[in-house]
Amino acid sequence: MEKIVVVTGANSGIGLALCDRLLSEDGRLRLCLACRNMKRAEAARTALLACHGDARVDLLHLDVGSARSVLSAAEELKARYRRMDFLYLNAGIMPNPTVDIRAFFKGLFSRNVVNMFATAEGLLTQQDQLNSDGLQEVFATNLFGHFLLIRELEPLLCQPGHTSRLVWTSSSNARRSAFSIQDIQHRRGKEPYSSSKYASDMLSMALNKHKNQQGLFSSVICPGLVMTNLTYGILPSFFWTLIMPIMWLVGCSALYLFTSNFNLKPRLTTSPSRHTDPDFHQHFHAYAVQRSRGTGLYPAGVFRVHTSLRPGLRRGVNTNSCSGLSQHWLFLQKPESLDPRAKYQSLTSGLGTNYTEPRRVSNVCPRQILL
Ligand SMILES: NC(=O)C1=CN([C@@H]2O[C@H](COP(=O)(O)OP(=O)(O)OC[C@H]3O[C@@H](n4cnc5c(N)ncnc54)[C@H](OP(=O)(O)O)[C@@H]3O)[C@@H](O)[C@H]2O)C=CC1
Ligand SMILES: CC(C)=CCC[C@@H](C)[C@H]1CC[C@H]2C3=C(CC[C@]12C)[C@@]1(C)CCC(=O)C[C@@H]1CC3
Repeated sequence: MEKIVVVTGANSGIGLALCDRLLSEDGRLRLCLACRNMKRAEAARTALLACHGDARVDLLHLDVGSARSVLSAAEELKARYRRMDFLYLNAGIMPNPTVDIRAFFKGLFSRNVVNMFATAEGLLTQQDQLNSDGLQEVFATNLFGHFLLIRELEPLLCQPGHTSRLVWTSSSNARRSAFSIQDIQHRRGKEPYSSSKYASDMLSMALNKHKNQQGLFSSVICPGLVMTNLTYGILPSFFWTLIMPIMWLVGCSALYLFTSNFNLKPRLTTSPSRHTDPDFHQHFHAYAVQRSRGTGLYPAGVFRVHTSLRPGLRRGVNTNSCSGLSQHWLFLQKPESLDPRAKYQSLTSGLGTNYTEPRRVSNVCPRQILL
């Protein structure tokens, strides 16, 4: 039976890489790219079809940050499909990020340095704003829109005798201390991204508690640090190139021997693309660097330097880290074998091999959320 898979935020970065990986895995897949910008979605579809000629790739307009758009996208999905096997809740934003340079240098010489690089704790703040629904944009996009979509799609996701899967793209930046039940949308704080990702971890657990018996299973993944439009929004690409040696040094530090949560997978594009369409360049060069060979997905002139850093051991050059996406790993697992309270992390071994490992979600979840 063909699997029906929907990916939100599929037109670039991790979402697009996931689509490519899934199509390589299963030729009979029916894939739906749910994106807010149809021009970019169309370009992503064209790029995917250039690699997977006979694939079935549908497009759907979905702005997860708008309740109205979510409701109409859900109606459209119910009209198109009779069930849904996988729903990847991947779209996400980190608006106006600021790196605290002082905290960075302070952290660099502290015992917390590895944790700082792995989780960005204390380093990163964002400036949020209200969206047209009157909600905080970060929570609306990273959490509420996806939750509304799940609720609206229950007729497709909770079918008798059939299991369906939800996979949230969370983050190592998710932190309980950034979340407050008194300020659910993080209106008053400066870390809405961290807070929204923690809330999605909690929501996934709550969904497991309430929906597993109806055949709906939810998992959370953490992709590590991946060079995409989101990370290029934090620092420009030349800056990333500059700080790579620091990251490498941190990785090599002895501290790593005593910690197990440090995982950086920097993927860099070092030379400017000669591609003439700026939109194409913006949305494809981050993805193109993840492809191992010059396939149709490469914009002409894009240079790939793709390094996997496994600190403490050696610098492994891995040309296709996409194969290590934990979203893809989850696609291959039986839902009954998964831990409903785990966060599945993409990791890279000292020899450069990608693998996925479950970790307990940070701290015990607040009872209020799970009830
Ligand atoms: N890169 C990293 O190191 C990490 C990323 N993540 C998470 O991975 C996910 C993917 O991000 P990444 O690939 O890095 O970054 P990208 O910016 O490349 O991808 C984000 C995707 O989400 C889409 N999107 C944003 N807002 C909306 C919206 N309102 N409605 C529909 N789609 C939307 C974007 O579309 P558009 O092109 O229109 O903006 C884009 O396709 C995010 O949830 C992010 O938080 C987690 C940990 C680390
Ligand atoms: C010289 C200088 C100012 C260096 C700053 C390094 C930081 C920009 C990075 C160190 C750890 C990174 C990190 C992320 C962003 C960039 C860093 C803060 C993420 C928050 C990106 C999105 C995620 O979901 C998790 C990442 C954790 C690590």
